[in-house]
Amino acid sequence: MNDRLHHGFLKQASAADLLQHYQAGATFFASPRRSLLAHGVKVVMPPCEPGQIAANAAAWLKEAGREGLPPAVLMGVLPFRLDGSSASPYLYMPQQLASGAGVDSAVAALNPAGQTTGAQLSTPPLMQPTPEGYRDNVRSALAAIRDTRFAKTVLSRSLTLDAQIDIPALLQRLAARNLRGYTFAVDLAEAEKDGAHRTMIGASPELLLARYGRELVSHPLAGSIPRSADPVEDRRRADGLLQSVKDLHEHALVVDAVAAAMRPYCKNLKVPATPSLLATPTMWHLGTEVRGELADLATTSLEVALALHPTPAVCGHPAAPAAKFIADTEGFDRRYFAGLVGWCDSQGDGEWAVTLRCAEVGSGSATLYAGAGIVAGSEPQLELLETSAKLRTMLAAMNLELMLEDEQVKAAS
Ligand SMILES: C=C(O[C@H]1C=CC=C(C(=O)O)[C@@H]1O)C(=O)O
Repeated sequence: MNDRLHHGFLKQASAADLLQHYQAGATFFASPRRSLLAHGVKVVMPPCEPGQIAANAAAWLKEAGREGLPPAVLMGVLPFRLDGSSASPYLYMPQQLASGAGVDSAVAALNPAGQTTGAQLSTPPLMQPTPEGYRDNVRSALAAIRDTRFAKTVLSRSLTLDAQIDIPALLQRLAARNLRGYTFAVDLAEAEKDGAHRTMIGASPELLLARYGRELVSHPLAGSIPRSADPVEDRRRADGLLQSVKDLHEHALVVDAVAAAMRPYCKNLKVPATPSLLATPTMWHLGTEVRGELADLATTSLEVALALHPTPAVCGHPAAPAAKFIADTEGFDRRYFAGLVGWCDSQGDGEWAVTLRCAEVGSGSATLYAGAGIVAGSEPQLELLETSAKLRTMLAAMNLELMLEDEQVKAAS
């Protein structure tokens, strides 16, 4: 990293500067407010019980803050299931850290040279489950909802491609197309000692939790519809989403759970009565920005983020039976998908996004993920199409967006 960038928090660096300095093996995280680029691993937080993660991280950051050596910042990615997953919580302090401004329009101008992928796939992608298997899973979820086992669950799919991915180019394209999102790339080499080199990369639209001083913000999303290229149809879909009883119910379950989890940490909590529309290039979502005033400055962003995780936006409601249904039904390990990714500093400030619209990229292959919330009134085919539209965030950035145009992609049986 050049000297201009690597001395702690140089505010004059832009998000576009940092993206251009990103190389595979580094960690990058950007929000509309701030961007971070970390090189090298100083120390990895030792494994511990899930319930101890926040307290251990806080003690660790306090200690590092006392040493007074920048950067006392911890970065990382945590899996959907904090235990019982093949992926482990990964939090570390980097050797070098550059901080820049939030993502701005200069990022939109980034146009990395060359192919993002070897766009020709050497073998057909592997879908888990198959499209029919996914519709069957939705039908089983609807039966469980009728039996009142839970009110909502979230079912996802994965898509594994054999392709050589140029990770820095992919990251730039993701950031350029998703200016209002949370773009990230976390190198997993130190997280998993199996010798394979993997990166968790994506552009999430969903803020799990940010803390800046006493300001706490969460922006849960739930209730979605794919965008249309036709502006009239696109508007019709957005308006329909705002009126959809099924989607408003799906959304309310998430907002209520987020507000209930934030409330104990807050002096005041503002929860808008109705959701707003949030657009990504591929999707319309219902979103509600929940804002609180933190009661105790000793509470870190990671502690509150972990108190929220997993929200019903990625798991369901109530959480325990919904999570059991996912584990029994989905048919693959979500690993870091639907987990949390971000940073926390020694003041406790930080930003944690939900790990969505993402892929785990290895050498010569990538696994993409997408899910959809299932409530009474969900239709199996529409939920399948919703996951296809969500997969397009990554596929488009890889120049592979036509791949899902028909469901002829050879599926794993
Ligand atoms: C699980 C995903 O989306 C969640 C976040 C936003 C909207 C969602 C929905 O409308 O179903 C999902 O709850 C995903 O993008 O893979």
